[in-house]
Order: sequence, then C-alpha cells, then structure tokens
Amino acid sequence: MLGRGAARALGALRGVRGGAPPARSLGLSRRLLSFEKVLDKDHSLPKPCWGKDMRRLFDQFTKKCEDGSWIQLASYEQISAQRSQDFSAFIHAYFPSASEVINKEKLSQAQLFTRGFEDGMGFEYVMFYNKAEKRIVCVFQGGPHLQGMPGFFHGGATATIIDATVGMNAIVSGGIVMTANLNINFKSPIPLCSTVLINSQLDKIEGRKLFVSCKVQSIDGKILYTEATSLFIMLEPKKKKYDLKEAVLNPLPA
Ligand SMILES: CCCCCCCCCCCCCCCC(=O)SCCNC(=O)CCNC(=O)[C@H](O)C(C)(C)COP(=O)(O)OP(=O)(O)OC[C@H]1O[C@@H](n2cnc3c(N)ncnc32)[C@H](O)[C@@H]1OP(=O)(O)O
Repeated sequence: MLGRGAARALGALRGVRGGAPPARSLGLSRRLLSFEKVLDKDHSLPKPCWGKDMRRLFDQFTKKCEDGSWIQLASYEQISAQRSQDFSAFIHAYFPSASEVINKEKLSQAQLFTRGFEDGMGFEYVMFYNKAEKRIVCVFQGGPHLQGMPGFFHGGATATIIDATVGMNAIVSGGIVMTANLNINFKSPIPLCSTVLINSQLDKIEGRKLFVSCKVQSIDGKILYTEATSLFIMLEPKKKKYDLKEAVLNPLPA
C-alpha cells in the first residue's frame, strides 16, 4: 500500500487537472495507478483501445488545459470508498423509502454504469470543463456493445452519455443533483464505434433548478447527431450536507 503522504500527492495529481496528464507525464501513472484495485483506475486517460480521433481530441483539449481555462475531469468507477459511503448515506437519507428496498448485499457490486464495460466495448470518454464558459465537452468513443440498429449506436446509449455529460455540468455547478427531465431530439444516427463530441452548456439556474443543454456532433462539426435539453434539481440536504461537487473535482480523499 501507498503511504498517506504519497496517496495525498497522488490524489492531488488525479483531481482537477490542468495541462498534460500529470501523473502520466511524471512517469508515475502505470505504477501508482495499479497500486490498488481497478476502482482506482482513471478511465479518462488514454488507453490502447482509443482510436486515433479520440486520442487526437484528447491531446487537443489537454493542450487547452495549459493556461488553466479548461480542466480535465478524472473519472473513476467510484469516487473513493470513504466518499462513496458518505454519498450513499446522504442519498439514502434523502430517499428513505427507496433505501428500504435496496438490496444491501448487491450494493458491494455497484459501479458507475458508464464505466462498467470492458475496455473499448462500451463507453470510452473523457470530459473537459470550462468554468468561465460553464461548458463541459465530452469526447466520446462508443464501442460495439452499444449497438442499436445494425451499425449505429442505440438511442439509449446516446441518452446515457448525454445524461452523464449534462449531469456532470449540473454537478460542478450545483452539487448533488438529479435529472428531472431530459428531452432528446435524434437528428441523425451515430455510426457505431465512431468518436463524437458532446458540447454541453449550463443555460441558467433558477433556485434549485439547473437547465443544461447539449449538442452531439461529428468531430468536424459538420453533422449534428443529437440535441438535448435537460433539467436538474439540486437536492435539499435534510440531514448531512455532502459536497459532491468537491468529490467529482477531487475524487481521491485529501
Ligand atoms: C457511488 C459513487 C459514484 C458517484 C459517481 C458520481 C459522479 C458521476 C456522475 C455522473 C453523472 C450522472 C448523471 C445521471 C443523473 C441521473 O441519471 S439521476 C437518475 C434519474 N433521475 C431520477 O431518478 C430522479 C427522480 N426524481 C426525483 O427524485 C425527484 O422528482 C427530484 C428530481 C429529486 C425532484 O424532487 P424534489 O426534490 O421533491 O423537488 P420538487 O419540489 O418536486 O421540484 C422542485 C422544482 O422543480 C420542478 N420540477 C421537478 N421535476 C420537474 C420536471 N420533471 N419537469 C419540470 N419541472 C420539474 C418543480 O415543479 C419545482 O418547481 P418550483 O415549484 O420550485 O418552481
């Protein structure tokens, strides 16, 4: 196991990241990222299964991070064991009746839906956040297990990655939120295994309501595949306040 100091330093490396992927550029990531189980694997760093478009866009956006205007969001299957517990406790306190029917034994197998696929088969994505512009751009390469109509993505898979992107935009602005409404217009089918860009924008906040819209486009911007608008509601903490925004921006414990 890694000592506390090293783990803290690694946490800083893996949290909000501007510039090139720091752990990787320091030559540390392979060794350090494998010190714990797969839960500590940052899925938003380049992998062999990424195609050249995904890799090129990752490099382009990473370059934009150098002046601090954009930051790359790390992505784990879970935030951290401790933070997951705190988060779960908060959510379960908010929805006590739902908590009663949750199978507690199965909870140990829980993982983030979009990160539950074998590398390259499902959702490969990395998100970049521009605070000043209230934007999150998601570079998404969908794998062959996301097929709907032959040769194209399933609409539910497209809806999922849209929800993840607009949801992350709402989280970094509002903390713990839930999707209340998601409207999607599918304009053109997305070819299976292609890489696309999802551009999301926080349009406004009214009290507990956050309105986020997005467009899914081809990487050259010529094809508009999908448009969506969404409404997220900030949960009102009834018991303990839990800072999900801080947790997604700094996924490992301090
Ligand atoms: C384990 C560790 C891993 C952690 C890793 C985390 C990081 C990785 C994150 C990735 C990002 C994923 C993002 C996915 C996010 C989901 O997919 S969430 C799952 C899908 N959503 C749900 O299940 C939500 C179900 N709905 C609900 O629980 C409740 O309806 C809500 C949304 C919490 C709202 O309930 P409420 O808090 O009681 O609020 P309520 O008083 O009803 O409404 C508040 C206001 O909103 C309005 N409103 C509510 N709903 C609507 C609606 N549908 N339409 C219009 N207006 C509405 C109300 O009219 C009201 O307006 P005002 O009267 O104030 O003007």
